[in-house]
Amino acid sequence: MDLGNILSHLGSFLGTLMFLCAIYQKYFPGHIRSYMEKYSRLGLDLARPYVQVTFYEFTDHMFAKNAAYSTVKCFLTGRSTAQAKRLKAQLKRNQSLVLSIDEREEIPDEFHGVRLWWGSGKRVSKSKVLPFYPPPSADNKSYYKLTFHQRDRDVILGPYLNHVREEAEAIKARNRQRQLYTNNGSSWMGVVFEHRATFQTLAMEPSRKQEIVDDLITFSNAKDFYRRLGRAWKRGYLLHGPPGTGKSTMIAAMANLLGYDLYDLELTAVKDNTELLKLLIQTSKKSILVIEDIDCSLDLTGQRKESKKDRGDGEDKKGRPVKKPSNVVDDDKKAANPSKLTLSGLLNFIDGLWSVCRGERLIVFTTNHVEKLDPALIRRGRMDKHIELSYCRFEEFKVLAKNYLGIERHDLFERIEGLLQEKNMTPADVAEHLMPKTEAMTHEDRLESLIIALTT
Ligand SMILES: Nc1ncnc2c1ncn2[C@@H]1O[C@H](COP(=O)(O)OP(=O)(O)OP(=O)(O)O)[C@@H](O)[C@H]1O
Ligand SMILES: [Mg+2]
Repeated sequence: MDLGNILSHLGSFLGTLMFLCAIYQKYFPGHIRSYMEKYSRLGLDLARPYVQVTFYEFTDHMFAKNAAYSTVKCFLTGRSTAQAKRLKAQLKRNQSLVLSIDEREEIPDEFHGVRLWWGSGKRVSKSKVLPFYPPPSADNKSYYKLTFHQRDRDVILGPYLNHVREEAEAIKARNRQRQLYTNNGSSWMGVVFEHRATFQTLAMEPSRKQEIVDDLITFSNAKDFYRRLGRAWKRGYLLHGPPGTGKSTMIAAMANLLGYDLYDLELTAVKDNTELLKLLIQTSKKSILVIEDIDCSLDLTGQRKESKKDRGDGEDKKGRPVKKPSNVVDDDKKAANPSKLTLSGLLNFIDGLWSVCRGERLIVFTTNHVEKLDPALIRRGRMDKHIELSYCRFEEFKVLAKNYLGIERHDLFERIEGLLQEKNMTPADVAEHLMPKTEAMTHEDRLESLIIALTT
């Protein structure tokens, strides 16, 4: 068929179509027309029963980033590496490699028995864009597409999308660099938290350690349980034991296990109860609030004690330089201007007012002198779990030997086991002997050094 023939056929087809449209408009009354349109749409739906939801990278308003797109991206990251056959790789600023599904690749998902599919693509603009100013235009954007059967509409648009959002939030929290905050007046200052301690490297009797890990994981998964009981989603830990037995190390391991931020609250720098509350409100949803050496921070009568810092030592227990807090006053002025931070303020802070905060929170107190603390402060419900960290025995030693020497057995172990029963030595001291002092030092040398210390 030549071009002339094609054009003449097309012309007569269009002519017939226009004629039929005119008849339809003229002879079918409005209500019949709307019925016909409704049923023809139903017919189309039966032939094509799938619904699609598109999550574009940019919104139509001012080319702003679409938060829903990044949520889906985060949600799909883990799934795509496990399921997609075509992936694309990007190097993030922190040099980690991120894999995501490539364009036009599809990955299936299932939710409460409902099947659905995720795909990705890019709509490329045909309009000319200035080469030196290529803004993301409404026609030029990446997207994720969610496809599902229309009978599953309620499940997907409600509970499933909620599940996507929650899972994405959890993934973001896991991948995010954790922060360590300290308080400065009524605000927090944060730095990236890089402590590498984990429960694997923490020297502690294995069954006790496992019990603590289980307790923490159960807590972090117990959102519905706490909600059902109407209780604030918080748990208090009291870590007590002599200096150098791993209290601070355990807190770091807790943060690394759960992926929470750490807030190291220095009570001596808090002016009054109101300031304490302000600090609490600013903490993030998944956080561990730590009050170290609680016995040195607060007098049980309700007044803060004169701590080392107040005496102007210039450094704290860990040897860190301490700036004298602005609210610290000299002895003679103190009587006239007593501190307004009280024990009841702290107790309110821990339980009553805590419930104003959403999200899961741990509060951890540490002390070297548990017997000095007011029972009200550490009663169950406030400090739910009391953990004693003590001197290094053989079980703890084996973990340290693995950490520091990379060995699980040695001829000298038996001797060390006996000596550790007889002499109290903190894990910090044991670890010090296991550290290499010169490059030539062998495993034997380091174990011998520990034996000498235990026998003298
Ligand atoms: N149980 C432990 N497991 C592993 N390492 C430990 C343990 N206890 C102490 N250490 C080592 O000793 C060092 C000091 O421990 P850490 O700061 O945790 O003690 P602490 O109980 O918090 O002491 P303090 O009461 O003085 O604050 C740590 O850097 C760690 O290397
Ligand atoms: Mg400590």
